[in-house]
Amino acid sequence: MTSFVLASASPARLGLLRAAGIEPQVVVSEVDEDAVESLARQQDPGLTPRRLAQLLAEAKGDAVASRTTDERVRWVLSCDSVLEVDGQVHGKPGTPEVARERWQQVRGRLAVLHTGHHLVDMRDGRTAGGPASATVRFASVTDAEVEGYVATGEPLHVAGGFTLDGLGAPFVESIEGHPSTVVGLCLPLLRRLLTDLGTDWWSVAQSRA
Ligand SMILES: Nc1nc2c(ncn2[C@@H]2O[C@H](COP(=O)(O)OP(=O)(O)OP(=O)(O)O)[C@@H](O)[C@H]2O)c(=O)[nH]1
Repeated sequence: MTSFVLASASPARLGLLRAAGIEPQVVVSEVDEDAVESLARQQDPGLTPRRLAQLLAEAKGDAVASRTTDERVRWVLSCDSVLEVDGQVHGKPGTPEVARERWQQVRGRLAVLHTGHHLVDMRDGRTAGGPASATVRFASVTDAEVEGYVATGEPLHVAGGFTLDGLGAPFVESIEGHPSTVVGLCLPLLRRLLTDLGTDWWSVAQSRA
């Protein structure tokens, strides 16, 4: 029986896979993302947000794959999402103050949500991966709307401080790209990664953990 590991704590990523017919086992990587980012910036001062998302996805996936001993596991998938605003990386705000600041910066503007992906075939160690990006047009929200959204607490724990499929939805005017990329796991890219590794989507989507 081939099984699928999602190396992510993200409930949104889990929901995307389940809705698409994959029931993964969740194994959180516990990778120190700040440490990975600072090392990457030392090695590459010009590190782009898109490249950072990919590096973080690879670090998480490799950490989980290296400690996966269950022979039944065939696939380990990891992801990482960041919002790029004026060339800067916006991860999870973490506090109401940062979430407020971020919204005052992005309202009425465009920004790009990058999600990195890393897929490991545990049978032979081959990997496939890459980033997917989506341009997000934010609504010109009022201060009161920002306060109301920050007060929900939702923006604090999601990349870029917004959700496309949650309480933040009314404040995103439109996106260019696949919605699943914004939510945190680009499903058409996952299909292509599986294909690159010689596997048909429905052989995986029918697998059950
Ligand atoms: N539901 C939802 N979640 C979003 C959206 N945009 C970003 N996120 C979430 O924001 C989080 C981005 O942080 P990450 O570091 O990539 O992932 P994480 O949640 O910390 O989990 P790990 O993969 O274990 O690091 C992920 O959980 C994304 O699913 C969105 O539009 N909708």
